[in-house]
Amino acid sequence: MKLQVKQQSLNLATPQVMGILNVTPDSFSDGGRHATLSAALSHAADMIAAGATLIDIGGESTRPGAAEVSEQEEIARVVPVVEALAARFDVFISVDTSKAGVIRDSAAAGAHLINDIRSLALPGALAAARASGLPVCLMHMQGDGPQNMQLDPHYDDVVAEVDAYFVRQIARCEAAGIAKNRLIIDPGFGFGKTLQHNYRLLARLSAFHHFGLPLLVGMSRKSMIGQLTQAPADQRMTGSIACAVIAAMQGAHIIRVHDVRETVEAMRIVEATLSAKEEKSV
Ligand SMILES: Nc1nc2[nH]c(SCC(=O)O)nc2c(=O)[nH]1
Repeated sequence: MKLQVKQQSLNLATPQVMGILNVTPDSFSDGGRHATLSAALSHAADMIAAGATLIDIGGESTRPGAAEVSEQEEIARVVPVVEALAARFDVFISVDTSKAGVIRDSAAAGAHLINDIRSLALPGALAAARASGLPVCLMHMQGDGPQNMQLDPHYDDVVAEVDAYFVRQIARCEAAGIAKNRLIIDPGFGFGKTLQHNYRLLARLSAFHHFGLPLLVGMSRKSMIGQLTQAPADQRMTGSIACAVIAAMQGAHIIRVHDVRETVEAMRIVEATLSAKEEKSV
């Protein structure tokens, strides 16, 4: 399975590590835009050197209850970083956004992937994604955003309901002229799920392979780890690596993480194990 966009190609036969690059003001020192841009580039360079083959740039915090960001502000945060990364690195540039204008301007600036936690639900996003020609990651979320998704998540069968969501969203994209082979799917760990829902999805992740689409997962440093280890967000690397290994052993193609070097090393172990599993008996 491959992802081919502009001059970039991603071989998904082995699990790829996507480095998280938050460009929200609270992510870096309050030294303003220049400090943020140079800090962002430095962090991206470190993640690429550590083996990340995708960088996911996010200009809007999606923590539960996070404040809204205007489209213009999000563009001002994200687009300069897309341009700078595209000019400097051979890396898949993903933009974590839901807004049509950010999709449009990021694509024009050199982005390779639209990563939308709202699955192109906002006004104009579907048309902007189609016009961009870029691959799109569709992510499941119960509720219509961080402000209410964790109020009282409830499912009769979380795997079946997430699967049905993908069926609907894939059909919606195809009807809008976005071919199925441009789509990536993601169960949205932590987005309108209880601890039990998150681990049910992780335990049965391979159920989503029937779509024949790349599977992206993001569990890094999330509360599904903290609730088990009682560790604060910046001390959840071990749990994050465990989640990445469990997902990759079930065939997840793209792992979205903060701790790139450690996750890349863990993926080497997964690759060796999965290929040994396929080889004729030795
Ligand atoms: N595709 C995708 N995009 C994401 N953006 C965030 S932001 C919240 C955080 O990193 O804690 N999570 C995800 C995820 O799980 N999947």
